[in-house]
Amino acid sequence: MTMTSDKDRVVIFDTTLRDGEQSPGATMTHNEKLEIAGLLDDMGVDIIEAGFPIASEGDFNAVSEIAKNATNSRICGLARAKTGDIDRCWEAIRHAEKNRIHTFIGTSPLHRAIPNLTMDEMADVIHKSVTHARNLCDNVQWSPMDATRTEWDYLCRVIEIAIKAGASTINIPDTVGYTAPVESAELIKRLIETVPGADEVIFATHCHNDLGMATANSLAAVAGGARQIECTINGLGERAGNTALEEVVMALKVRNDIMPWSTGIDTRKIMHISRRVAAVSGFAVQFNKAIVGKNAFAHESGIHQDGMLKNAETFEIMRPSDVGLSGTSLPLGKHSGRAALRDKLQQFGFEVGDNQLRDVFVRFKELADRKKEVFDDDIIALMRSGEDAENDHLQIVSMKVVCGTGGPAEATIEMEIDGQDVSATASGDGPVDATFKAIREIHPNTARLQLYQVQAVTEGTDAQATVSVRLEEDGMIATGESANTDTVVASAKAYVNALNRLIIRRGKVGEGADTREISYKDVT
Ligand SMILES: CC(=O)SCCNC(=O)CCNC(=O)[C@H](O)C(C)(C)COP(=O)(O)OP(=O)(O)OC[C@H]1O[C@@H](n2cnc3c(N)ncnc32)[C@H](O)[C@@H]1OP(=O)(O)O
Ligand SMILES: CC(C)C(=O)C(=O)O
Ligand SMILES: [Mg+2]
Repeated sequence: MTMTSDKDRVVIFDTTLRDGEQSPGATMTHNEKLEIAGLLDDMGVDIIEAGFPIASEGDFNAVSEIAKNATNSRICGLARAKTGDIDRCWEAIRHAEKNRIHTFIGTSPLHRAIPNLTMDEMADVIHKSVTHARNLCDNVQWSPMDATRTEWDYLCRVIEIAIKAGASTINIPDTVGYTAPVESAELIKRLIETVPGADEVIFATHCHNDLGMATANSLAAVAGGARQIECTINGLGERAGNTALEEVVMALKVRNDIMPWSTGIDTRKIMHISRRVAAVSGFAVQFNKAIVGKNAFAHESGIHQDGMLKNAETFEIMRPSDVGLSGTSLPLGKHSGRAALRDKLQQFGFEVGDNQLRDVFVRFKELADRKKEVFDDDIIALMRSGEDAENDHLQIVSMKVVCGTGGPAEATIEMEIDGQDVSATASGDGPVDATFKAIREIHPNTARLQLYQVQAVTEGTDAQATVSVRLEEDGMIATGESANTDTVVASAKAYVNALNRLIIRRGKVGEGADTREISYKDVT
């Protein structure tokens, strides 16, 4: 068992409901905020920044209710360096068992210019606002907004004032995502070494992702001595977002050998909350997002899939179950190999020998070349459409169909009938009608089309269509089915499959065989 002391523990401060919600378009409803707060509380987040109570009646109500319902987490509200903001914030969070007022002001030259305050005047505002907050709440966090672009001497001076006024957490925001990891670590280290009273408080890091360095900067800050990371689920937040909670938490877990600090997060809850935040904020997670992206535990290429099937550690540094996923995904695509295909077929109950695997693999690659992603249903359709093809009396060799607004559709079909090539051209009312007519010219028959049904097996415009055709002739019924990314090709093959079944049926009737319905799928 490893013992963790306070200095090894990193406090996770989640601001999905405050900074995350500041993303344009990410506004959440009252109930959605309560739901997300409940999930954050349940997953072990130490502090939830639930909102900015002065901002609106809705924000105030949400923060108040979250404060009343919290069971484990400390509930924090944001306030400007204004008495009215701080009072309103306290009003909202006071009912929480554990609460915090977070007050801030922009300290860099650019931000001092906005309220047009001199350094001394701002120092006074900081002293008064933190003192006021501390008089209301015994847990106060102070942030010098745009700290990473604030003059060093002034930064030290205002932090000292905030500590003396009673702030117990000093947050160092990289408000515009400007800093780099070496600076981030150095800044925190030097502040702790320099500012009087710094060893009595916790230093926090609050990074934005404008240059894609938020996670690296946060972890560097921890290496420099910070013990609170401010972050959001999925990295939601202003502009390019905030540090992603799931990234820092998993980085500390996976690389604990070089970053020996722990968090209280139950990482198995990560996937669920990520999906809920994506759903309620309307901000979909990018496929290749670390930890929670759709592809974070997916492997398509053959060499990777083969490796994964032999030993998951070959291409995965964490287990999917660590973040709440049921398993790795090995989607099949044009880069996949035989090992993954065989594994997938076995999952569906198809036991194939080496020869059959070779044959299926060729057809699979043809399909994968035409499709972005080959889904499970595509594989099943592929297996079914390949069954018994070799013994068929009628086989399509090639086909060309012309259709559009300029006139009737025209189909030219070339078929092999018992080893002989025959072709025909026919026009019709649409591409499928023309195709079926051309096939009937090549193989005249009186079969009546009882059913023609098209179904998209998978999603997208490149989806495979499964076409089912049912023919009736002299009381005999035969069905055919085929899947293809080209609906007209699938239609032609399904029609020909049904005709082949009728031919078999005719032969069997001639031999006095049974007259039950025979379908393509029955003939194996
Ligand atoms: C980096 C960050 O994430 S900071 C947090 C940003 N989040 C938000 O702004 C979301 C919530 N904000 C709001 O709903 C509104 O901006 C409110 C209610 C806070 C204020 O609304 P308004 O009174 O209409 O002011 P407005 O938004 O136009 O401008 C901000 C005002 O706050 C002042 N201000 C900004 N930060 C601070 C601060 N930390 N302390 C004191 N005053 C501040 C500005 O100087 C400006 O003052 P002015 O009106 O006297 O010029
Ligand atoms: C309010 C502060 C902490 C902030 O969000 C920032 O500076 O980015
Ligand atoms: Mg921020």
